[in-house]
Amino acid sequence: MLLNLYRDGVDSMGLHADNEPELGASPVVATVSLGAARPLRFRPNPSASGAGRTADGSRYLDLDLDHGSLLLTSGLVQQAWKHELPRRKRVGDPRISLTFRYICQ
Ligand SMILES: O=C(O)CCC(=O)C(=O)O
Ligand SMILES: [Fe+2]
Repeated sequence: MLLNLYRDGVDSMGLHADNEPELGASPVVATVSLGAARPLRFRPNPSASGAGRTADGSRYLDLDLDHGSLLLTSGLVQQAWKHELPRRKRVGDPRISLTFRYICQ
């Protein structure tokens, strides 16, 4: 389990995929959000040959992660998409995310 603390809306996380080898070919990641609501932004992974695509052709998809929410990603999500937590300068409250990753070994 990894814990991330965002002290306020200035703290952010850059674009990445949770695709470390120990997570296997289809990583399973569960994210519990506590505190300030922040969007998690998914962008299609250009190296995944169009596998990730938004329904309306926009360049990204925001999922609002509210206090107490659970987000589960599995299957091809980490191959087809990258994700980031953008800055939200107007957010003054902290947020904590707990991410649980299934380790295949
Ligand atoms: O804070 C979040 O919801 C995202 C965290 C994340 O992407 C990660 O820890 O890999
Ligand atoms: Fe991540």
